[in-house]
Amino acid sequence: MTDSSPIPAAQPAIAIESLSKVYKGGKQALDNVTFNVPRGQIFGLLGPNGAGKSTLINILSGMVNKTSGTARIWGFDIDANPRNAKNSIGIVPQEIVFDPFFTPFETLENQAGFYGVPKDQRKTMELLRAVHLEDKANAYARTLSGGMKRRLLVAKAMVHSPPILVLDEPTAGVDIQLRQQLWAYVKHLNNLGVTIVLTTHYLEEAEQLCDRIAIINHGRLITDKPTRELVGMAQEKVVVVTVDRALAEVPVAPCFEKVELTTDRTLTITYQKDKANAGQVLAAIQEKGLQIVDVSTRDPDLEDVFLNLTAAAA
Ligand SMILES: Nc1ncnc2c1ncn2[C@@H]1O[C@H](COP(=O)(O)OP(=O)(O)OP(=O)(O)O)[C@@H](O)[C@H]1O
Repeated sequence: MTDSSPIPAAQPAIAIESLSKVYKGGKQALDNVTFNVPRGQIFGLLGPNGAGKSTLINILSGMVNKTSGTARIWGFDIDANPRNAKNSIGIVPQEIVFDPFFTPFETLENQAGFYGVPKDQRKTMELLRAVHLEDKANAYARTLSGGMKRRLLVAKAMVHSPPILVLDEPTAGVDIQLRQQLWAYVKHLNNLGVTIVLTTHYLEEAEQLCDRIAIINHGRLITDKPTRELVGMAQEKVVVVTVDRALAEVPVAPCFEKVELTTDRTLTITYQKDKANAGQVLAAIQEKGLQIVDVSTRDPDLEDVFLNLTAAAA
């Protein structure tokens, strides 16, 4: 699979340049978007509802025509070489669509036939085992649970052994245990060399899974960085302080960015980590004659960065 690569290892798995999409009726869903998905990574494509993520994925899968710009998948231009581009990518769509009268086994066999995978090279049972659906191989698709259907979609996207797997909101509505199973399989594929692109609303998941994250908002790319660097951009830290008496009013100090009275004795204080530290915040409270009885801090996470960046670009 990944060995049949037509491109040198240093080249990106997906290269998107100046990609724009204006739908009939005038809605601009993508506006001059440029980024690369490095080979071998787990890449997160994030953005609020309506940001343009599905539009981008649908352009890659050939379901939506772009208005302008270029996209190359595994080195193949989607206009000049659409067949090879399509064969290089497996897409797990957001919507669950199956013929309810086919069994999981038949669903995968049909898909393999669609991609022209010779019978002796098919790995239907191996894929069903990998997504924990071996015992459902001959059940009708309509009898599968939502989580099982999602896992079947992942297997279906892998029948032609593409070097790139794209998952569009794969865990929406899937319970936590199944989500973990799904991610374990995705990580396994990534360890085998498959490049993964995923969109998700679960920022915690993206933070844990992705090597790199791009955020789009209103059709524009607002950031594209290694996950660690992105999380490091968060400037705000939070200290939650419980004091010894009920507070009638919210105390203020120059080092507090924001203060909330969460209960009558608990303050949630936000400060900028480049301008103050937790010691200064606590000292400012004590200077007001308050005794501190409990303290906890929270490190900024991807959600803080995401909210800041998307709010700034709104
Ligand atoms: N076929 C279409 N015709 C017209 N407008 C569309 C069409 N499909 C999507 N849009 C609009 O384009 C914008 C981007 O939609 P898109 O589905 O790509 O966003 P998204 O980031 O995937 O959102 P979500 O997370 O809700 O799926 C939205 O404003 C949407 O209403």
